[in-house]
Amino acid sequence: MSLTIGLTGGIASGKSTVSKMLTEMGMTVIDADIEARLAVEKGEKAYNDIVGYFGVEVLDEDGSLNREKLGAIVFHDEAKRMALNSFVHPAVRGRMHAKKEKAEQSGEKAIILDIPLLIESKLQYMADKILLVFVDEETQLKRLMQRNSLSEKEAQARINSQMPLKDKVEYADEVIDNNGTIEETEQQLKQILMRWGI
Ligand SMILES: CC(C)(COP(=O)(O)OP(=O)(O)OC[C@H]1O[C@@H](n2cnc3c(N)ncnc32)[C@H](O)[C@@H]1O)[C@@H](O)C(=O)NCCC(=O)NCCS
Ligand SMILES: Nc1ncnc2c1ncn2[C@@H]1O[C@H](COP(=O)(O)OP(=O)(O)OP(=O)(O)O)[C@@H](O)[C@H]1O
Repeated sequence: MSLTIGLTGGIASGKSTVSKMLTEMGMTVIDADIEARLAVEKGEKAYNDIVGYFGVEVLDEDGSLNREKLGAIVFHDEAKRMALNSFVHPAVRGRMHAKKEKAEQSGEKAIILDIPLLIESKLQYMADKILLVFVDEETQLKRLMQRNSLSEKEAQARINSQMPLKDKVEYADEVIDNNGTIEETEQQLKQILMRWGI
């Protein structure tokens, strides 16, 4: 039987950094952000729902979704973010379930579900173990501003749209402190996997 690990954290807390390590160890990672991008491709149901609700203003000239414009709206407006979530999340869950089943059938020892909003969306039932990638607020803000070239105000709005990381700790089976170096993070990851017998 496969062990399903729900990898979560907050925006720019280091989930992709950890999931890259897990991929390099040969594990299957199913990434909610990637599935969410596929779910809003032109012609998909979620795409049509988004255009119906937000209008053509959130599209580029070729008809594809302009993520920057949509982000600028939804990270400043909770009602609109909830509407977007209601269009996209069912499709993401469906896609992730299908991929997870396929990985289980092929006898994978561990399957990683990388889901930023795992706890906000109450998706704990999808995983056997929850692994939280934690950073303090100052580091999170600094890394997010740097990675996405965002102003402090924009970066803070994105952080505020999620449950504070410190409140997610109680839901986790294990926590990686990613305030330090990448090497320190990798060491913590290896120890956790060892404790889980992987
Ligand atoms: C708003 C959008 C267009 C912004 O796109 P952009 O390319 O700038 O960001 P990207 O998709 O790479 O997401 C980066 C991070 O933002 C955070 N984030 C994304 N969507 C949300 C949301 N609805 N609520 C809170 N945080 C979010 C996550 O931590 C995510 O890892 C896009 O994030 C989106 O369509 N979001 C809705 C779907 C969603 O919830 N995705 C998250 C995982 S299912
Ligand atoms: N231990 C670390 N030391 C220095 N920089 C780091 C460390 N961990 C991650 N980073 C950097 O911080 C940024 C955020 O990390 P990463 O992209 O892994 O986060 P994430 O949780 O996957 O973010 P998101 O869900 O928003 O895509 C990246 O630019 C990454 O290179």
